[in-house]
Amino acid sequence: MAWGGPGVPYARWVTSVTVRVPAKVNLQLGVGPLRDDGYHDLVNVFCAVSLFDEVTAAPADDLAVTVQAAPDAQVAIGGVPVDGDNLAVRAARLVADRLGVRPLVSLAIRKAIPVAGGMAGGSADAAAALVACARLWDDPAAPKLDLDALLALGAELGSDVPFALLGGVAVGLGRGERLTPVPAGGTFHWVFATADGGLSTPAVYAECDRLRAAQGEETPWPAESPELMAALAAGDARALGAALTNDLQPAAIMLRPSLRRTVDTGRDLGALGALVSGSGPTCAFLAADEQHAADLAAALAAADVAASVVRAHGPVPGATIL
Ligand SMILES: C[C@](O)(CO)[C@H](O)COP(=O)(O)OP(=O)(O)OC[C@H]1O[C@@H](n2ccc(N)nc2=O)[C@H](O)[C@@H]1O
Ligand SMILES: Nc1ncnc2c1ncn2[C@@H]1O[C@H](COP(=O)(O)OP(=O)(O)OP(=O)(O)O)[C@@H](O)[C@H]1O
Repeated sequence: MAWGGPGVPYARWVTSVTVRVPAKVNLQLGVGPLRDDGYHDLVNVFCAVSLFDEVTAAPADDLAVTVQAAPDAQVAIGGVPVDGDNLAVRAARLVADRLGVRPLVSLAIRKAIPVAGGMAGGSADAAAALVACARLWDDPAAPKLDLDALLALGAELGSDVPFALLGGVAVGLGRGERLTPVPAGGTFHWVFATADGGLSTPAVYAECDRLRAAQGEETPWPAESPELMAALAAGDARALGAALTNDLQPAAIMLRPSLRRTVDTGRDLGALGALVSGSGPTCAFLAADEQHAADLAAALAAADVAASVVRAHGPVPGATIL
């Protein structure tokens, strides 16, 4: 089908586009000192895991968004904005702006990623909307928005958004947006314990700064963990479990003390690694294999330390058109 020419959106020929996008877990979250711009320099080793949101974009007379929980997903969607604050809506506006078209699109979001849970659900939806709207409005014969352009737009929306486009495993430097993909030598099996109510990412970073200031020590510059990289390359779950770190964990636990019991319970039940995911409050537990993950998930659910318990594996690809 021919492109419609300047000002005529490609959407004229496309009825809808659905993009599937994964959650992330941070294998290493090394947090450097507070920068002048309010962000922290990071060594952020991301892994995309098989908990997926879906965003369907369809041409419309206006810009609109709907949000629902995915079937079988126990996601509380109450905290997700259904106006211009939704990150997917902001992404659609950004794409339209760059392509010089009007953002006439309806976005239907189906969420399986916990909201404000430290698994980058909002960022994932933003990445999905970038891909979907570019597919609707860009010229397929001569796209203006290639992957590099989408990564740059993603970084304008949030530090975690570029990774949701890439998926797999990647090291994020700067705010976490400067990505280098890292090959992984196998698939890792995870159990995630969600919590009732989210944690605010800025509040967790601020608490991290406060705790560090109270200790009175200078914040060391974070460095990539060689043990973690070797474990990833080898696909060695046991070594990976021992190498997982999250500099935000003490702050997340300070703000939500019950997380300590959740992390400890998972470790006591035999997880190879146990930590708060990103800014929390979701906790992540690494299992040896799929069967171990099933056993661990059942034991964690029985221990009653989480709102819900879900299993996922990774790495998986980033935002993908279905
Ligand atoms: C905790 C992580 O999820 C780990 O991947 C990310 O660092 C957070 O990424 P995000 O949610 O995309 O965060 P952004 O929307 O970019 O920033 C929200 C707020 O988090 C804090 N923030 C974020 C990233 C960063 N490198 N340093 C920060 O201090 C800042 O207060 C910022 O205003
Ligand atoms: N599409 C969206 N899905 C979820 N939250 C959204 C969305 N758009 C905007 N938000 C807002 O962003 C806040 C953080 O949500 P999100 O699920 O991205 O948190 P998170 O997983 O902790 O993020 P991160 O791991 O990137 O710090 C929510 O409380 C909500 O107000």
